[in-house]
Amino acid sequence: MATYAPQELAVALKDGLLSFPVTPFTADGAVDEQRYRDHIDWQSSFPIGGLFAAGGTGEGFSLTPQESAQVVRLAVETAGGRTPVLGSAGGNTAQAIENARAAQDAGAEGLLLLPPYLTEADQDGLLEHASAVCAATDLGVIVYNRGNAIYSATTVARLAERHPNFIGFKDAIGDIEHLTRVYATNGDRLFYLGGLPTAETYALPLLQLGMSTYSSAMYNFVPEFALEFYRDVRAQNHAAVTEKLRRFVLPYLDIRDRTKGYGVSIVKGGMKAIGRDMGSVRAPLQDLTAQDLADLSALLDAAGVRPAPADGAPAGTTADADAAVDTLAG
Ligand SMILES: O=CCCC(=O)C(=O)O
Repeated sequence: MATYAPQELAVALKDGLLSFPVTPFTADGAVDEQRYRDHIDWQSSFPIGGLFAAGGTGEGFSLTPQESAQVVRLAVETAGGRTPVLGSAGGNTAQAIENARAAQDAGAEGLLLLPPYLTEADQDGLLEHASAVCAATDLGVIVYNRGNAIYSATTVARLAERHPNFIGFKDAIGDIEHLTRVYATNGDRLFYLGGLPTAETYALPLLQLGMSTYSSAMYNFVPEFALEFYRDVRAQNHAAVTEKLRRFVLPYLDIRDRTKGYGVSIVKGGMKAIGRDMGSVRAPLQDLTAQDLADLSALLDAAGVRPAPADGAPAGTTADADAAVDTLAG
C-alpha cells in the first residue's frame, strides 16, 4: 500500500539523487533474490530521493511482468521505508496497466511509464496511452520521454490537466528546444528528471531546464562519488563538476561506448570491479569483455572513486576485479 500521495512523492523525488538498481541474476538466469536484497539494502543506506526497481539499468525491459513485480516487492521490503520505491510499467496499454497494478499491489509508491511496445505513436495516441495508465492507478506516474514516446509540451499539459497523479517527466532524448518547451509550458506542475545514459554527463546544463534530479546508474557501484557529484550539480559548482567529469565520468564514457548496450552492462561490470558481483546481463545485452572490465577497474583506482567498504561487505579492491577478470577470461 502506497504511503506517499502523488504530489508528496514528487516532493520527495525532485531534490534527491535517484537510484536505478541493477537486477542480479543467478547462473541459470533467474532473479537472484538474496543478492538483490543485499544490493537494495546498501543502496537504501545512503541519502537518496528514491529508488526505481526494474528501470532501464535494472534491465526492466528484459524482466517478465512477474519478475518486475517480484523485484518491486523485494525492493519495498528491503528498503523498509528508508526511501520511496517505484516500479515501471511498459509494453502496450493493456500490459502497462497490468504492470502498473502489479507494482501498486507489490507496494510501489509510484511508476515510471516506459514507452509503448514497437509501434509508432502520434500525440493523441500517446495521450490516450498514458492517460489510460494514469487512470488505472492511484500511484504517482512519471512519463519516460524516449524512443517512440516523444511527448510534446502540449500533450504533457493535457495529461497534467486530466490526471492529478501525473507527477513527472523523465527525458532520454536531450533535445534542448523540446525540453525548454515542456518546462516553459508546464513549470512547477511537474518535476523533471534526466534519464540520458550516464545522466551525470548532462546534469549541470539540464538543471537550467528544471531537471532538479536524474537517474544515476553509476550510483550502483560508486555511491559516494555519485552523491558528491549530485551535490556539486545542485550547488552549481561548475569547477567541482568539471573536475569530476574529467577525473571519472568522461573516461568512463570511453569504456561504455566501446559496445552498444554497454550503458547497462558497464554498471554490472562496476559491481564486479568493487567485489559486489551481480551476475551477468540478459540478452540482448552483452557483459563487458575481460579487457573492458580490467580497464574499468583500473579507472576506479586511478580516479579514486571506489566505495568505502561497508561493515561486513566485500571491500571492492583491484584484487576482486582481477579475480573477476580471470573468471571472465576463463
Ligand atoms: O545513467 C542513467 C540512466 C539510467 C536510467 O535512466 C534507467 O536506468 O532507466
